[in-house]
Amino acid sequence: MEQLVIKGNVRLQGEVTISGAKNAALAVLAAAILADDVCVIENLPCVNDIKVLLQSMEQLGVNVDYLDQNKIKMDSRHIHNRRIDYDYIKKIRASYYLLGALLGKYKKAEVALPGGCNIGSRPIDQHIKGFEALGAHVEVKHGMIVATADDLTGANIFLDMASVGATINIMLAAVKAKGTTVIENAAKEPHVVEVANFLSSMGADVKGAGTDVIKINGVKELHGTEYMIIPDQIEAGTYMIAGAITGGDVTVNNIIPKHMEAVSAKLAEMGVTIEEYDEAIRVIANGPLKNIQVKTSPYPGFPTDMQPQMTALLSVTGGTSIMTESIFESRFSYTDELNRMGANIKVESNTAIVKGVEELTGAEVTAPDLRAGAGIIIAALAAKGETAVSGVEYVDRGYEHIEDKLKRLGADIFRVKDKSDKSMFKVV
Ligand SMILES: CC(=O)N[C@H]1[C@@H](OP(=O)(O)OP(=O)(O)OC[C@H]2O[C@@H](n3ccc(=O)[nH]c3=O)[C@H](O)[C@@H]2O)O[C@H](CO)[C@@H](O)[C@@H]1O
Ligand SMILES: C=C(OP(=O)(O)O)C(=O)O
Repeated sequence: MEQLVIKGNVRLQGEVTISGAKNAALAVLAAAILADDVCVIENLPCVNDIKVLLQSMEQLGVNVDYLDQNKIKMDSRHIHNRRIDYDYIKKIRASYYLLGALLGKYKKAEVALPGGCNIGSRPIDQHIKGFEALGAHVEVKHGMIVATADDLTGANIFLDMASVGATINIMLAAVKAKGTTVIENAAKEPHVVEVANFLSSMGADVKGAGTDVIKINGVKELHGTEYMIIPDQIEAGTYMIAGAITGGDVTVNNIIPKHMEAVSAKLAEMGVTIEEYDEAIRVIANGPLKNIQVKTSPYPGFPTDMQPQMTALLSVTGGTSIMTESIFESRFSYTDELNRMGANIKVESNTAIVKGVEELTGAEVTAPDLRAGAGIIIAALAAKGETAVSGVEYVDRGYEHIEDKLKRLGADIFRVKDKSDKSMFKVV
């Protein structure tokens, strides 16, 4: 078991380059199955979710050739298998995109029910509703989702909620269906737009992505393409908050500032200086910050995937702040860990009441999921003394070389390879 050991209370300063967006890349990789030729995909983040998805795609018969650690060539012309077992995908959520892609291309898919972060019940009824509307027969048996169709035909689908996963999955299943599909109450997240752009670059006819109505005219064939993944707005937001909590001066490079608006606006409201450039944001924090209220909501609202990181910052901000989670029902389990570090956070239903404390202190803590892990690391960067963070495997799902990037900003952080290395570590 690995741990990240962080000696906090160090001001972060400098520049950090943001990697490709994990959640966009996962969907794009699955979408590439639909091509009848080779696809080259660049700016893939070097994170475990991507490795796991690619390994499971190799089981299908996809040929994956790494051109470098962030660039692959994918050949999906010789897929011989339509089934993905649980062992391959129990750690990731995005495996559900293989359902839409295989169904869209072969009219048959068998994929184990997805894993992913344990942040509440995560049904996929809207995905299934969409596949059925297109004419598929879907059954869940022995932990597998089995979807089959004689033919897929375009349909009008109104989503009960603006689900990112369902919107993308229905796009994947519909892109080669006969006729026109209209998805209403579609999710508007940047990775939905990204998948639409990627599909269009393969010859698909998708309009309206980024609005709440997406229209897809089915096409017969999709060709290969070369594509560059957009930057990860959640990774960017994580480093922006790491800068803010340490009273630092951090420039986050290789980003799309528009995607950061909800995070930038909240930081500015707290009194952090935000300088926006074409492809970068500089975050400067000096002096005390103001307490605020935050509510997570679908894009362009404040992202649920930034909720733990922001709560960590609020935990050392004067006054009482309120964080309301409106997407997932149990995304506050990490607050117990922050409280072990001296925070004063009380959770009532979907709201965290965060009374800012003077300082946090290092402790042994465990990340219960990916973004919670990021929130705990942010708290540790500000805490006095050393914090040892377990559950690093969650963090590695979604952050490329996190300790190297933080080290370059001046953080005192290192990875302990196994328990015996703990002799190096002493809580002070
Ligand atoms: C791999 C990936 O991209 N994961 C992201 C994706 O997850 P994911 O695709 O799972 O999230 P959704 O947008 O689908 O979920 C939003 C809400 O809708 C509910 N729901 C969703 C589908 C469904 O069929 N039925 C249903 O009830 C969910 O339980 C949740 O309450 O979007 C979330 C919301 O931005 C992010 O936190 C995740 O990081
Ligand atoms: C919750 C996340 O991932 P997943 O949906 O794959 O669990 C995330 O990326 O923050």
